[in-house]
Amino acid sequence: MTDAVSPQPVNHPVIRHGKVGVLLVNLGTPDGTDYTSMRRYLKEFLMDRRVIEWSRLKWYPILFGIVLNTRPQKVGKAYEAIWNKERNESYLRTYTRSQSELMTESLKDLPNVVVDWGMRYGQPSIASRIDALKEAGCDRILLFPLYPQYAASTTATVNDKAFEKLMAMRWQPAIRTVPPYHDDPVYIEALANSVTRHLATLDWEPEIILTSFHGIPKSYFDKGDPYHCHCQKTARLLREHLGLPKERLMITFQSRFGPEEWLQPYTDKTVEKLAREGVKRIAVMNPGFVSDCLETLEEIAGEAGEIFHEHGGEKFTHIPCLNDSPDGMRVLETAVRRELLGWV
Ligand SMILES: C=CC1=C(C)c2cc3[nH]c(cc4nc(cc5[nH]c(cc1n2)c(C)c5CCC(=O)O)C(CCC(=O)O)=C4C)c(C)c3C=C
Ligand SMILES: [Fe+2]
Ligand SMILES: [Fe+2]
Repeated sequence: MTDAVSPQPVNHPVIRHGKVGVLLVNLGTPDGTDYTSMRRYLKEFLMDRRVIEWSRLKWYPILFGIVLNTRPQKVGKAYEAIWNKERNESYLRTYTRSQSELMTESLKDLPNVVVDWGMRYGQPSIASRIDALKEAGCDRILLFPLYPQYAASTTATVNDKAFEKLMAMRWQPAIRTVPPYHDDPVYIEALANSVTRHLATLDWEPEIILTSFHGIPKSYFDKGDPYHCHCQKTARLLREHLGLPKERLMITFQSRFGPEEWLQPYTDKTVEKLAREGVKRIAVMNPGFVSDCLETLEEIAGEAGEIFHEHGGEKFTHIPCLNDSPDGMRVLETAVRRELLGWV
């Protein structure tokens, strides 16, 4: 900085400024399905205090003694089954990159905006993308944790990681974070369209649609996490939009981890119960996942389908996530344009 009385210092570094960054951040993904890549990814993920809130004294012996010795092989096999072989990466990474590229196109009318993408765990890291945006001249960054429903273990940890990076920066960019959009009419409409379009491709009609959200331990809910309420509201608004009675659109929670009680009803147990009770045709969707990933492709489209058939169910279909579809992109773009107001 300089003015009339203090002349320009010699060799003052050139720092580009005046641009606005938009950083899309999803959960993360391993670089490969091999033991080392899986272990590195799971270690970073499961050491996060926002994910596992147990005391480190209790958790680390279990994590380093058992989980990181057994889970990488098991989960690596599951990733192999859903790996995007063409790009040699997981679909979560493929879709997140595509969302960033499509967002860049659709924000062309805002020439000062630079769009980028990163992952909370693994690569590309949030820190590396903040550096890249700063390098590109962004002194303001809109941080977009890609979760419609807020949870401390997802949204908050993305924000934490970005601010941790800022702690080490001399000239910090100004930061805004995108709030949850679980009840945004554009999101609800996109979900409803995805149901209608998918069901139109079938020659049968489901008796019940399950909206399956990723679970969290019940203790997190008891401590005040709004996640459960956000999921309930999304499911209710979707049901109302589709004009379905309560018994035809149910909410369940999947992906339990560890021995604690998680949010109920559980997806796998519900799918089994419905089949046992004589329900023959169901559709399952994952409104809480912006992109298809291990948890939707393997656990729902794969495992939940098997459970349903094993217990007497006849027709099972998985409704894909919004991914990088035009409707999905409209949801993300609406949130970005709303939160950029006053900056562009
Ligand atoms: C206590 C552990 C976990 C909590 C709490 C949790 C919350 C949570 N997770 C997502 C979204 C995703 N999770 C994914 C994978 C995954 N999740 C956990 C554990 C917890 N998640 C683990 C250990 C794993 C890895 C796989 C495994 O070992 O089982 C993924 C998929 C990533 C991919 O690459 O495909 C997503 C997405 C949400 C939304 C959430 C809370 C609301
Ligand atoms: Fe998870
Ligand atoms: Fe609730």
